[in-house]
Amino acid sequence: MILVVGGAGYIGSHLVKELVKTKEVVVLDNLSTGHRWAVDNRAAFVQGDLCSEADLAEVFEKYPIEAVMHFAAFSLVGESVEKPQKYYDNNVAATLTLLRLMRKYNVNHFIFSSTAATYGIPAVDMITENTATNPINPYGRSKLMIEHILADFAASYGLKYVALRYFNAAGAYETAEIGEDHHPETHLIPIVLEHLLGQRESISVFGTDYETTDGTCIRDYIHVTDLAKAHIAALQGLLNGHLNTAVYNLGNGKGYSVKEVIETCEQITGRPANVVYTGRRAGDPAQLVASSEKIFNEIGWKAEMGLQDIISSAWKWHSRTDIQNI
Ligand SMILES: NC(=O)c1ccc[n+]([C@@H]2O[C@H](COP(=O)([O-])OP(=O)(O)OC[C@H]3O[C@@H](n4cnc5c(N)ncnc54)[C@H](O)[C@@H]3O)[C@@H](O)[C@H]2O)c1
Ligand SMILES: O=c1ccn([C@@H]2O[C@H](COP(=O)(O)OP(=O)(O)O[C@H]3O[C@H](CO)[C@H](O)[C@H](O)[C@H]3O)[C@@H](O)[C@H]2O)c(=O)[nH]1
Repeated sequence: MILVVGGAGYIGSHLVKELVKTKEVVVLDNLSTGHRWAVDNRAAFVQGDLCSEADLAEVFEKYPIEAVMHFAAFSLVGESVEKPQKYYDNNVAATLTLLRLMRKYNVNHFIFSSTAATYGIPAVDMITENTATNPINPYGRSKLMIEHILADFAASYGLKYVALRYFNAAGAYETAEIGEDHHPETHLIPIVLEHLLGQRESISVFGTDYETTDGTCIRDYIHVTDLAKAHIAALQGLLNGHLNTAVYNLGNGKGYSVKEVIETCEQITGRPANVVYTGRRAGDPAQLVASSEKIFNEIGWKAEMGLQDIISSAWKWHSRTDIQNI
């Protein structure tokens, strides 16, 4: 049985939908940002908190857990600057509690949701796992701290783990049963689509003076189902002994500017956007594009979906008329 912590959240719920096809799954989530409806009903669900040893012990006592996939975190960069305590408590201290309980119950396989934010403002156009990590905010630092802790636990306790550094997760499940539903929403693609649905008056483009082709920031967008498949490949690698410890980037290897994303949304939906150009958002690197060659070479995963697929699937999800009531 696989324990998915944070499995009611955006990325975790998409992973669960794939994972239940081949594994028994239990989700632990406190529903602070996730949704009970997003958890596939083939998975067991425990409403509980990662910070609580008692909640974790209940799960480890009740279910024969062979691996843990850990998605639970706070992940708003701006908020992490204002409230670092909240971020270090939930992203670092609570993860240490989870790792302690895993040791107590002899669970030795771990998959961790890390982030491109561990790189900070990279000096290269194409980021590999060897690019220096230099996070520029508490959120990125909280994730890198856990990566260091995992390496120490692997060396001293034999923990087997994979840390997956996602670039910009986007898109929705192919049937539109689940999709991105953050409150507040801060991510570009859902914001643009909500605007095109008439739910926002305009879209702000944060900065037009970056040293990029059109002056707006470039990001590497990765479909959430591709992310889910990478987790499953990593899990198989850990469980069959092919992998011991690994850190992988997860991206498409292709960058799109904010303007290009908005144009693609306009093309796919056939609707014009009302765009307002504003100043830079603090802490945004000009360009973040991943090389994901390492994971392809080692376990054969690569992204299958591009920006069109991402936006089309997200549009199908956001255009559901009943979405406000679920
Ligand atoms: N969305 C992205 O673009 C992106 C990019 C890189 C990394 N990540 C990382 O991926 C992971 C998932 O991101 P997401 O966008 O799905 O976020 P999300 O907020 O939708 O999901 C997080 C889930 O964890 C749960 N949770 C949080 N704290 C908890 C606690 N103490 N106990 C129990 N449950 C708790 C929330 O209720 C939620 O269901 C996070 O670790 C995030 O840092 C996300
Ligand atoms: O209304 C908006 C929202 C975003 N942007 C721009 O669009 C780009 C993408 O922004 P997102 O907020 O969608 O994503 P980020 O690149 O800031 O961050 C995401 O990816 C990071 C890693 O790359 C971290 O993991 C982080 O948690 C995750 O939210 C950025 O240049 C941002 O300035 C706008 O112009 N207007």
